[in-house]
Amino acid sequence: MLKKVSFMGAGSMAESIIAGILNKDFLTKEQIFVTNRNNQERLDKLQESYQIQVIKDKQEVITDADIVMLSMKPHDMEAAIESIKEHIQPNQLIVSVVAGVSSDDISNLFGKEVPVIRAMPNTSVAIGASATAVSKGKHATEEHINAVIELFNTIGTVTVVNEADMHTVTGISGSGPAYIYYFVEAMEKAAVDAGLDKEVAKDLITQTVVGAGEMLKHSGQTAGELRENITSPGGTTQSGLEALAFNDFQEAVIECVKSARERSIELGDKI
Ligand SMILES: NC(=O)C1=CN([C@@H]2O[C@H](COP(=O)(O)OP(=O)(O)OC[C@H]3O[C@@H](n4cnc5c(N)ncnc54)[C@H](O)[C@@H]3O)[C@@H](O)[C@H]2O)C=CC1
Ligand SMILES: O=C(O)[C@@H]1CCC=N1
Repeated sequence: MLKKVSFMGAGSMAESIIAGILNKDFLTKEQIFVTNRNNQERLDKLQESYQIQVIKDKQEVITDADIVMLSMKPHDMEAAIESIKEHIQPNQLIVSVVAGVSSDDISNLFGKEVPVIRAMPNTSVAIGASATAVSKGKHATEEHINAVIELFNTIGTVTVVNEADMHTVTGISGSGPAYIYYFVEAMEKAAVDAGLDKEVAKDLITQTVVGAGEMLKHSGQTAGELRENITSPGGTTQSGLEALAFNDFQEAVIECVKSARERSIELGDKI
C-alpha cells in the first residue's frame, strides 16, 4: 500500500501522471509530493490545479516516500540525483520515466544498489489511457515491479518488457502520440485547404482516429486486414493510399521510429 509518492520534476509528464492518478483516486492529493529544479511559479500552478503537496526542499520531498519518481529530462538527471542521493533509504523505490537512461546508470548515479524500475508512459496517462511499458532493474524485486504495475494500471495499460527493449518502446509508444497528432494536423490542413470548416474537420478526424483505435483494439483483425476492408478496388482509399506510398509514407514512419529509438540510445549514452 503506497503512502507517499514523490515526483522529482514537475513538467508535462509529471503533471499528466498526477492528473491521471488523482482522477482515478489511486492516491489522494495529500499523498503526492512534487518538486522541480527552481520554478516556484510552476509549483504554485500545480498546487492550485491539483492541491498536491508542492515543496521546494528536495530532501523534504523524498523523505519517507515509498516511490521517488524521476521525471526530469535526461540531461538534468545527474544534478537531480546528486541533490537527493545522500537521503535515499534502502526501502525506497526509484521509478524513472526518463527516456534512454538505464537502471544501472541510475543506480550508479545514486552510488548505491537502489531498486530501480523504469516506466515509459505517454501523455495519455492524463485521461487514463496510456500505453505504459515497465522494466525491472537488477536491484528491484517482483514486489517493486508489481507496485509500479498497479500504479500505471490505473491510468492505462501496462506491459512488462526487457530493459533492452525500452529504447524501441520509447520510439513507438512514448513518443507515439506525437506522431498521431502530427498526422492529424496534416489531415486537418488538407481538409481546411479543401474548404471544410476547421471545427468540422477536427471533429470528423478525431472520431476517425478514436474509431480506428477502437477497431484495432476490439475487432480481432490486424491493421492490414482493417485497411484492406476499407480499400475498394479503384476507389478513394486506394487512391489516397497510393499517394501515401508514392510519397514514401511507410519509409518515413520506419525512419521516424528508428530515429527516435537511436535518440533514446544517445540520451542514455550521455550519462
Ligand atoms: N513528455 C512526454 O510525453 C514523455 C516524457 N517522458 C520523460 O519524462 C521526462 C520529463 O519530461 P517532460 O515532463 O516532458 O519534461 P519537462 O521539461 O516538461 O519537465 C522537466 C521537469 O524536471 C525538472 N527538473 C530539472 N532539473 C531538476 C532537478 N535537478 N531536480 C528536480 N527537478 C528538476 C524541471 O524543473 C521540470 O519541472 C523526460 O525524461 C522524458 O524523457 C517519458 C514519456 C513521455
Ligand atoms: O521526447 C522525449 O524525449 C520524451 C520521451 C518519450 C516522449 N517524450
